[in-house]
Amino acid sequence: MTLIPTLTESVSRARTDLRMGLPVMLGSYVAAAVETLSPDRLALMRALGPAVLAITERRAGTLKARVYDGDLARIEVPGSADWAWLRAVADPAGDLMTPMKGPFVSERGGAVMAHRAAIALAKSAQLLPAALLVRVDAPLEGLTQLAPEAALTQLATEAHLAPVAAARLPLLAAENSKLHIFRPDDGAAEHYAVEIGAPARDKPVLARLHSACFTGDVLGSLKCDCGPQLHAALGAMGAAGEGVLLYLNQEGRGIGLANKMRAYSLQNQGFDTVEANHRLGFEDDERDFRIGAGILREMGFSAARLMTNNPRKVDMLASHGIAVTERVPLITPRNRHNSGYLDVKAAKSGHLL
Ligand SMILES: Nc1nc2c(ncn2[C@@H]2O[C@H](COP(=O)(O)OP(=O)(O)OP(=O)(O)O)[C@@H](O)[C@H]2O)c(=O)[nH]1
Ligand SMILES: [Zn+2]
Repeated sequence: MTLIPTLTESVSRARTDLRMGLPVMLGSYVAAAVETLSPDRLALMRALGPAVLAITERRAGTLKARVYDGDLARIEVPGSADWAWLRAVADPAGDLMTPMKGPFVSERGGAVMAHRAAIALAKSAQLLPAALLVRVDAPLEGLTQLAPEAALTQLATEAHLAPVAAARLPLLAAENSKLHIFRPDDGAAEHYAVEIGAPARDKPVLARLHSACFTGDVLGSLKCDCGPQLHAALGAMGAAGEGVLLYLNQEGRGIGLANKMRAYSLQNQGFDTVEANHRLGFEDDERDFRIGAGILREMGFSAARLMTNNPRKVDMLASHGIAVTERVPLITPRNRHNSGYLDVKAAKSGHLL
């Protein structure tokens, strides 16, 4: 044991650095998230050498930029490009107003791991998935240092979630309830489990893996079905006298609330929920579905009757140590605001609605 940060701790630091607008060292590259990089720091980075903008294959598809690296594209930053140019490539907010930002010149061949790690870090910081990189001869002192391959491996590693606190919490849906808090060992967000009654550990538990939706759960948004699903699941568990509802802090299918609002803004321009994620540079669903299985295992469960309309959740639990003995549908009423969203989930995301 040493007081020097471990790889996990350095990755967590790097995530915080990028959120603050501070670059990090990825191998021999200085890397910064475009979303938080200030014009001053941009100027300092550009003084170090030629800059490259790394964007995802999804964002490149919208911009019609060539993709030679599979999941990402490395775009040369022209000498004349300023902060607004970088921002416009990274953020689709102005795509329809100013459609022609190119032509873009994509780099081909050469090292790409630092670029991939920078995008993965930006995603894990819930920023726009776009990073500026400049190659340097010697690492810059004082910046968080990471080896790109190791950072990528760490970001893909399943976190262990440890119980930190639990207390009785009488709910409208079930007076005999308890709230448990779980903290991951990778410095990312905590997740919660609502335990209703005292479900036996050796039988399939009635379970719901609910993904955070501030707009639906708290504000009663009509755009999605999250709020009604949350309350229907708690109600069903209350009626059954037992169950476990996991509240997973993976807002916006893992892209975070700010990016979800960017996606909503694109939906106001006419794109559907999946297209909006792609235009921002994200996959349809960026959630880590292993977290739910990890918490259920940690609580002592090995089988569930899972309340969901999403077959991917069933497959994921099954492949991470929780047998799903039954899928319990969780259908809530449609309204004129969420009907299109539910149709897209059924058509594009495989939801059984
Ligand atoms: N990115 C994005 N996230 C959304 C949008 N609408 C809702 N969400 C998020 O989607 C998550 C819920 O996922 P859903 O796809 O509705 O449902 P599911 O969890 O896959 O499946 P069920 O178990 O059947 O509910 C929550 O994290 C919401 O914040 C949207 O338009 N864009
Ligand atoms: Zn929602």
